[in-house]
Amino acid sequence: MSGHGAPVIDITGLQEATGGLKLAIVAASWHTQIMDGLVDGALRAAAEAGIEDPAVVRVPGAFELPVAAARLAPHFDAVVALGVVIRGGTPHFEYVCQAATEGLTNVSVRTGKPVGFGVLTCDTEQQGLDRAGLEDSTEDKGHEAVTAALATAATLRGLGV
Ligand SMILES: Nc1c(NC[C@H](O)[C@H](O)[C@H](O)CO)[nH]c(=O)[nH]c1=O
Ligand SMILES: CC(=O)[C@@H](O)COP(=O)(O)O
Repeated sequence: MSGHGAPVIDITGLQEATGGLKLAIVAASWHTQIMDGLVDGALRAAAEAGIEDPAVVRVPGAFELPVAAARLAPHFDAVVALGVVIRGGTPHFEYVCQAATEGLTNVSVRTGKPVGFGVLTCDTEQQGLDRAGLEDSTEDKGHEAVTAALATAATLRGLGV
């Protein structure tokens, strides 16, 4: 227990705390190689947490992540959104990233369900490859997003709220 009496989930003991949680992964489809790494990392984190069969829902792009997350959140304990947005030659990048970020935040706050943010917002493809949990990657943002969402869901469940 933490100092203030609330149960705090130590993510090193995640599997025990997250047993029985229902997880949905929503994944966009732009930038296939990077997306494959994000999805693999997410599924690896789910398995490590004892989540046997997470739902995986594919959507076209990052802009479509919030609507899918909104429809799934009521039926799951946690949702994770995965996407890769890479800057092009127009301001479109800014609008897609803002829409996805604000939309997913809105889903989480409105439904009370954790939404793991696994959306990469990159200036270059290499930045995405570096964060995709691939063999030469330095970070695994898909794994990170699932771990954060499940830890939050487990904490909320432990609080009985
Ligand atoms: N440029 C990227 C997009 N653009 C597409 C939008 O997400 C959306 O699907 C379209 O505007 C139709 O509604 N999406 C990504 O996920 N990544 C990009 O780099
Ligand atoms: C983030 C995007 O939508 C981007 O890939 C689109 O590229 P552009 O700004 O050159 O149309």
